[in-house]
Amino acid sequence: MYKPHKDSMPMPASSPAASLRACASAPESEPATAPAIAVRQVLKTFAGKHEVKALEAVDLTVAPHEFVSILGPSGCGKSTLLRIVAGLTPYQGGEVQVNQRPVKGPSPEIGVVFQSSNMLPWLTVADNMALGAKLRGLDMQVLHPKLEQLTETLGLKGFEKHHPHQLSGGMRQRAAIGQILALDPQILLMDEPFGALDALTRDRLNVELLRIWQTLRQTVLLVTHSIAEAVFLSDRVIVMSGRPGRVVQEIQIDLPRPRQPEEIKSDPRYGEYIAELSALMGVFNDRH
Ligand SMILES: Nc1ncnc2c1ncn2[C@@H]1O[C@H](COP(=O)(O)OP(=O)(O)OP(=O)(O)O)[C@@H](O)[C@H]1O
Repeated sequence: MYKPHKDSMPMPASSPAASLRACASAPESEPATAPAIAVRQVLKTFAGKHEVKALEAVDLTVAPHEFVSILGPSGCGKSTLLRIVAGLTPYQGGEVQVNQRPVKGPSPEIGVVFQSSNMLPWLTVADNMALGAKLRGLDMQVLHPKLEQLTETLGLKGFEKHHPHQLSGGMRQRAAIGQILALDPQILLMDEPFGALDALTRDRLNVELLRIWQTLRQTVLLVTHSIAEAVFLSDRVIVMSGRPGRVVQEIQIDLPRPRQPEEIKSDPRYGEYIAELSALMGVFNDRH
């Protein structure tokens, strides 16, 4: 059975919802362990001449080691929500906790990857990847082997001495992810990390991201526009309404792990999840 979020819109008539496992909203779906991320009734309005109500009573929890994606129409507040969880944007109402502590600003527990990499053009790939960790005063004896391992894992071996402009877009994003992983964050927040890349590169990087996550198992909250990406990567997909953004649906993705693209794409449930989410996104895009 499929349970909509408490504020959800009605399901489209064609929905194959019955085939999907339920994922109820809080408090029913409260994970047994304390959540790594808890967003409760968060409100966000951007003040100014043209005030924008971006988020309205957003509720969301992410369990430790869970991979959760957020889908929603353009402008519904996905990035704003991610920045609030990262402690980069203040909010007016509600509460945000990470590891059961209120978020009061950026924290070393949280790594954030944005759509365009933050690499400094005058530094090499190796120096860029080490930069954040060095600024944080991490011991080079520990950092060095970790960076070597990350360079290998991210397929950047042989490019350590290159500068960002000498890399492809996909390699730059991988290096940017390496920059964040070098800091060992427990929680990874990603805002369309592969959004600027072509579809093939994006698919390949998704497989790599999953491989890395299957080893490191951070808690991940990913903002994406790609339904296929969300289904392939996630344990759970959250759908937001148009602005002001609210969580309107949560779908548990019951596909086996580890996931390989060929196996997953031939699983009938994969197609059902895609159809379900496409129908939902159609509803909210139409009403946006
Ligand atoms: N700094 C800001 N000042 C004023 N308004 C803002 C600011 N940042 C975002 N907004 C507005 O808040 C709303 C939500 O923006 P946000 O970028 O979070 O949406 P989004 O869902 O991530 O969009 P997209 O999918 O297009 O990236 C938008 O209407 C946007 O114009």
